[in-house]
Amino acid sequence: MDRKIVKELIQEQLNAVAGAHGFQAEYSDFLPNVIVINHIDIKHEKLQKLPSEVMVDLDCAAAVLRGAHIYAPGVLSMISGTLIGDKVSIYADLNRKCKKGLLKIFPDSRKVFLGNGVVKMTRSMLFGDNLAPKGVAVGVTETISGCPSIGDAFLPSGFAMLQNLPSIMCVNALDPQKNDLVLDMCASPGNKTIHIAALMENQGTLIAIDKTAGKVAQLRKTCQIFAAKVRIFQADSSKIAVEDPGQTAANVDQGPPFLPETFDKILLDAPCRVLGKRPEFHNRVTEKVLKSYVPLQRKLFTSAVSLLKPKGRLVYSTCTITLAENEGIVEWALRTFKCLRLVNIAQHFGSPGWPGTTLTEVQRTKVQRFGPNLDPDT
Ligand SMILES: C[S@@+](CC[C@H](N)C(=O)[O-])C[C@H]1O[C@@H](n2cnc3c(N)ncnc32)[C@H](O)[C@@H]1O
Repeated sequence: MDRKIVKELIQEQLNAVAGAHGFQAEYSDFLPNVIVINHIDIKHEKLQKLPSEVMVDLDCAAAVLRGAHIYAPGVLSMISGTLIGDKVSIYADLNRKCKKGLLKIFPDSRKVFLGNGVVKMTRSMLFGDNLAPKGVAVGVTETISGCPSIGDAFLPSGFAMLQNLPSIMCVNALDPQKNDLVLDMCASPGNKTIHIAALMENQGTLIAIDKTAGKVAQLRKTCQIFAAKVRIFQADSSKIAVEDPGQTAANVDQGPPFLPETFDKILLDAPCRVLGKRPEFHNRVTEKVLKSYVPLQRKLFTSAVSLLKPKGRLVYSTCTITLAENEGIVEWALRTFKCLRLVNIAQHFGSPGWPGTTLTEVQRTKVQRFGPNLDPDT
């Protein structure tokens, strides 16, 4: 499908969900295959707070900030007499103190204003006895995050994919070429795999691996939808390199184990705790769980280094914000594998790496960090 048609279809969808604001689909000046949907820079104080309110629970609140409407189970309170079509302000119950079914303004100074919306269900539909209400209770029209409501069905299937800028940058940094032999070590659901296949113009050899059967099935589905030429295997990528020097390996096309120095390009989009990718009001992650990712990331990295050809390119990425899983891994890798060299990527949209490891200031400018952009000391 032509890029212009894809853009027009996206714009139609945006017009349908835009609410009070017009969102625009635009071509990117810097990224040739990308159509950009900019969020609207709504300053918190500029959104008008309305006299009527609904309180929502924290999961619902996080979804609202990602562009969702408010579904009935997430509503905690609605002022008595509110009618369908009334405009209301939406607040998150940060302290978890709002009683379900409250019928007046919730007097809590820590409730968080999320935006405004239009009521679609009344109190009696939401809080009546023995009800298990479903469906949209409040249609969200504007939020402090400025995100439109876009879901899986938003894009023409098989022709475009929702991706955030950091994900796009990972694959651009990998720079896969038509005739490369490329490995995507932690590939499911396959968003970056598809992007790699597109840049390779479905030529060369692209191997994509994930650890569990369910994830591999998801990966296969994505690749089928996009008709991407990818060899998919279920394996633990920390164990896919041939270790015994006497051991042989089958042809790469047959899957792991692979001989050392096999691949031109390797993407290690590592499993991580996913902190900072989405708005969250609460997180119950323990320190123990948080620390458990680094050993796995190191094992995967070790495998990647072994499989990379001399002068090959390895991109390491996560979708989390901790120092240990990002700059910490890069620092460890440079210390451990003397064959590695940190290189500059032509396109820089991220901010430099945080201080706090032994990475030098120059090295920190070679890695890219995407939001929160401030270094932790400021
Ligand atoms: C961050 S996600 C990958 C997202 C994917 N690259 C994309 O862009 O769609 C990490 C993936 O690593 C997989 N994974 C975790 N441990 C693994 C291992 N030891 N070997 C291979 N895959 C693993 C998980 O199942 C998960 O699908």
